Amino acid sequence: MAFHSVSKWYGPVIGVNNFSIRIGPGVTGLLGPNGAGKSTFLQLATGQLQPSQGEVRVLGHRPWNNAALNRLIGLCPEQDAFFEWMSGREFLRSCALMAGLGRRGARDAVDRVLETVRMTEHAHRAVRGYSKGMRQRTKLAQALVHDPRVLFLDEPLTGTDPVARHELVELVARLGREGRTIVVSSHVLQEVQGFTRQIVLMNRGRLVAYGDVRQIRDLIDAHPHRIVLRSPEPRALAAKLVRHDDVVGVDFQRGDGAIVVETRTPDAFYGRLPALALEGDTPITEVYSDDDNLEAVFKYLVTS
Ligand SMILES: Nc1ncnc2c1ncn2[C@@H]1O[C@H](COP(=O)(O)OP(=O)(O)OP(=O)(O)O)[C@@H](O)[C@H]1O
Repeated sequence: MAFHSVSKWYGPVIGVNNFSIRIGPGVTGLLGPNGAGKSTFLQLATGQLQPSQGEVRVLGHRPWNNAALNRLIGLCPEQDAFFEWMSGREFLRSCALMAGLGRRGARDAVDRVLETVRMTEHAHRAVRGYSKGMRQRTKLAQALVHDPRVLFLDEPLTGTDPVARHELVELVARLGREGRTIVVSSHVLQEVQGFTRQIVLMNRGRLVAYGDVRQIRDLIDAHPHRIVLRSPEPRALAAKLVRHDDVVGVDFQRGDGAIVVETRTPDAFYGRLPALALEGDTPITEVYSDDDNLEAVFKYLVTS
C-alpha cells in the first residue's frame, strides 16, 4: 500500500499530516500514542475516510468508495460491532455473504476461519454471551473470512488473556509469512514487537520513524535508560550502583526513598540487580523502568 503526501483534517484538527509511506507484504506494526493518527491512517487505508489531500493506494486502487477493493481487504476494528443476537457462526456467515462468497463458499470459509481462530466449539452460542477474548477472536475471524490479501488490525490484543495473545500473535505472524500485507496498530511497543520487527512510528499525524525495531531502538539507545529503584538505604545502594561504568547518573531528588539511575546498558544493569538485592545491607523494594514505554520513545525521537 502507498500513501503519497496524505493529509486528513477534521475541521481545524489534523488527523494525518503530509504522510508518505510504502508498506509491502509481511507484518508491519503501526505505533503511536493516543491521538497520533493511527485510526485515521487505518480509516484512510480501508476507504472509510477520504483524504483531504494526497493519494492513498491499496493494491494499486484508491480505497475511498471502492466496494470491489473491500473484498480484498480485511479490517479488525478496535471497537466491537456485532449483531449481538446472532451466533458466532451466523455472524461470520453474514460477513462472508456480504463479502461476495456464495452459500457453499461461505459455509466452507466460516468452518475454516472458526478453526483458524479456535472458536468452532463456541460458534453456536450467541455473541452477546462471549467473553472479551472470544469477541476479539470472532472479530479477527470476520476480517479473515473472505481470505483478504491485505489485513488491518486495530489494537487486536486488547482484553485478551496471555494464551489467546500468544495464539493471535502466532496466527498473525503465519498470515504474514504467507505473503499477506498486514498492518497491526497499537500504542504498546512490546505488544507490536511480538508481531513483527518492522514498525512505523507516528506522532501528531506525522511519520516519526519507519524501519526495523532494532534500528529504532538504537535511536533510543543514544539516550541513557532511566530506571527507578526504591530502598530503605538509597545512598548505600547508589554507592554500589555507581561502581559500574554503564551507570552515568543517579538522582535522589524524587524524595520518597526512590532513586533514579541512568544507565547506558539496561540489560547489564538488570543482570546485576538480583545479586545486589541479596547482599542484605542494601535491600531493594521496588524496581521499574521510567523509560520502557512508547511515550518515552516518542519524547526522545520527537525532541532529538
Ligand atoms: N471524527 C473526528 N472528529 C474530530 N477529530 C478527530 C476525529 N477523529 C480523530 N480526530 C482527531 O484526530 C487526531 C488523530 O486521531 P486518531 O483517532 O486517528 O489517533 P489514534 O492514534 O488512533 O489514537 P487512539 O490510540 O486514541 O485511538 C486526534 O487529535 C483526534 O482527536
